[in-house]
Amino acid sequence: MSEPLLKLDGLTKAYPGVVANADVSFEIAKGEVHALLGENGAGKSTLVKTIYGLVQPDRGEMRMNGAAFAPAEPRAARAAGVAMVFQHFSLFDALNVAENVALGMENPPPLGQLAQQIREVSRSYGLPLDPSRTVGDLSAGERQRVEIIRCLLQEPRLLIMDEPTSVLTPQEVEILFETLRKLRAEGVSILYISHKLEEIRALCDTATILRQGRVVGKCDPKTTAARDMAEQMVGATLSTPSRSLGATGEVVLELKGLSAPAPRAFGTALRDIDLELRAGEVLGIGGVAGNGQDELAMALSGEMATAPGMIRFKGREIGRLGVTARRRIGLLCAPEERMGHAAVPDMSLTENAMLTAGPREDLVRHGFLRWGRAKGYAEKVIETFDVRTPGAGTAARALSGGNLQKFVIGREILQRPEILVVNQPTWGVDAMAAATIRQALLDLAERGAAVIVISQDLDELMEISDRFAALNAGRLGAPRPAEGLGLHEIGMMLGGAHDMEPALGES
Ligand SMILES: Nc1ncnc2c1ncn2[C@@H]1O[C@H](COP(=O)(O)OP(=O)(O)OP(=O)(O)O)[C@@H](O)[C@H]1O
Repeated sequence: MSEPLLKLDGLTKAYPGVVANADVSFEIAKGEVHALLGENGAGKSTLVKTIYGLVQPDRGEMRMNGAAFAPAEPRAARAAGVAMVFQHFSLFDALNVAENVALGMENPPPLGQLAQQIREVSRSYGLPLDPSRTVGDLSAGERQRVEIIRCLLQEPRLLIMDEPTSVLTPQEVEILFETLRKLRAEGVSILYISHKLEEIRALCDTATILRQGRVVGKCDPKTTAARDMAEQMVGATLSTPSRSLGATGEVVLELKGLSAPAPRAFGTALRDIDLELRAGEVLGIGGVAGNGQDELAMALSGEMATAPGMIRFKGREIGRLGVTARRRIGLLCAPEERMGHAAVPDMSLTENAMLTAGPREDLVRHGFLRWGRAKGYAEKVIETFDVRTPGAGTAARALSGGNLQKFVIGREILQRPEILVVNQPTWGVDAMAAATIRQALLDLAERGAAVIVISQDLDELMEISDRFAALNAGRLGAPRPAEGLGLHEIGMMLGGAHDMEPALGES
């Protein structure tokens, strides 16, 4: 066997109250796509940050091509041939593609020359991208290509990708996979983190499974069933969400001609949205990212005011009602971006509980904050949603992505909303926790709440929605019953073929 590209030996990293990586050892061969699997908080991000020089291990060592490798910072990791595409892109909207790529390079060539190099890489790796386009106008998939091309210009030997497909359409996933296969054929190794096990099976050559910071298994994803992998990750058996279809009740939310200009540069305007939502129903809203999902959520949450007559809650006009007032009457929202929008990173979970649960959980009385109650509420969310953290006093930023997501969604669900709007509710959440969140949303609807689930994940939407509608360029198509909806029809709806809906037949 040839020498591995990267050998990890006994890597250990502890944070206060938790050992994120415990004696992790495995090898990444040259030219292989190696999956790193594990439930939320298993230690995947900590491990790849160690390889990329962002985290220093307490113990253990790494060898790259046989030589000692201990990057003290990302620059050193990059110099050794490691590149990383993060889950959250760090791009400037107002600059063009070439300018953004230049900003991330140690020694960028003149812009004209760089644009030419971008065109070449873009062509040879099948990643369509025009270097002169403004980044703010790009789709999430195109933004990711900017990051990937920036990495490829470094000619990496190891490319690390952290959940790269969560923002991509199925077509974009295919394009990305073709590129990754081409890189593999050229001998580049890829370390790939994802919770989407079917994608891992389609792409990866081998997988290392982490549980509570330790390596608990290895497998060949091509010959291992997704369910088996998921069960190895959690060390338990999984259940699929179930629901009894209840009759839906009165109309609780009515949107009439809801229109609003884009709230920010490069945002999407909402255009003439009509909708009736009934108590007890789950409405799934799909669409390619950037088609008005955030704006619709903001119009509903009250972060964006709308003209009179466009939004009614149980018959009452609420277009000008602010966030807190809407929360008080039972209209709750959990936005997509957990760090910074749904939760304040430097605040503890107790403080974060105070931020949104104040009005409904009686956490503020006569102007005084009731910290004991807030802590109790945060602990209830932690326990009910199995949020892995040392305690409610922990800062939000110290939680793994998936665990913070469980906290953010749980915090809203336990407030017994009348209407709950969630945007990407299981983003970055492992299979077991995703099933728990979906089940909790279904239970909420069964108890009579109306739930709007905005998501990029069509499987998720089909699994839990009563009706499905698509957002396209700020317009919402007419909702259709989710049951029996075929992929072709969904594709048409996502593409904005609104006037074709009658032709597809109403059921
Ligand atoms: N900066 C930090 N301070 C304190 N604890 C941390 C820090 N970073 C990570 N942790 C803890 O280390 C553990 C491993 O987290 P890590 O982010 O590596 O998990 P993960 O497998 O990437 O999870 P996810 O799939 O949810 O992103 C978690 O318990 C997390 O709370």
